[in-house]
Amino acid sequence: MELQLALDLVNIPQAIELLKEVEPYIDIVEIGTPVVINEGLRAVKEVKQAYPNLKVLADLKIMDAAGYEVMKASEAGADIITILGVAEDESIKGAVAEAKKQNKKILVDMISVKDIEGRAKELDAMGVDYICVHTGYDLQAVGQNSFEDLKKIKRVVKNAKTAVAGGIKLSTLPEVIQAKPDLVIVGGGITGAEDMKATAAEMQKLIKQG
Ligand SMILES: O=C([C@H](O)CO)[C@H](O)[C@H](O)COP(=O)(O)O
Repeated sequence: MELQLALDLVNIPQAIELLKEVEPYIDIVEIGTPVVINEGLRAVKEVKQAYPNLKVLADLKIMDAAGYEVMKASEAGADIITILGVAEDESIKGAVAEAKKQNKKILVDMISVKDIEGRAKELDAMGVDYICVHTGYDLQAVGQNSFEDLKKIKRVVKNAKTAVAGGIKLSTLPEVIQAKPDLVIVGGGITGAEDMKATAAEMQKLIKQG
């Protein structure tokens, strides 16, 4: 099980500074969609240059022109690139093909997918690397989470790694770990903590214990 830190509400210098504190405790750093919107793929490039040994995920949430966008994120130094599960199969296949060419990985974000199990089976058969259940900020605000959806994909996904994201905190991490995802994604649960370093360290400890 791995820990991914999502950076959503920072600029590039803030991201690089913040990582000085928590880099030892995480496996992957996510350059979040808001950061990509504000700073472009330059954010991926500069974070990768600053932390060459850390895996970098570019949260592009691709919906179309998938092969091209995967190529550009790969050129910027991303190791993992996200596409939406609601995208057309052609887009998913295009993303997977380009990622294989570039020796990168594709994570599918299941945000807004209605038939979680059915779509997860289809995506698994298309050769994606990760399938991630995700409650975005707007549904977190009305009290939702993805813990039940995680159990659903764990039942049907045979090849891809499973991941979970959306409002996970230190207090809810044990429940997430029980479902045994391959990847746990945490943003505000670390960046909003009073002591980021101690929180990331504790999360890493719990995750390593499994
Ligand atoms: O993907 C995300 C969201 O849609 C904003 O871009 C977040 O990175 C993801 O939800 C993880 O962040 P937290 O919910 O703060 O843990």
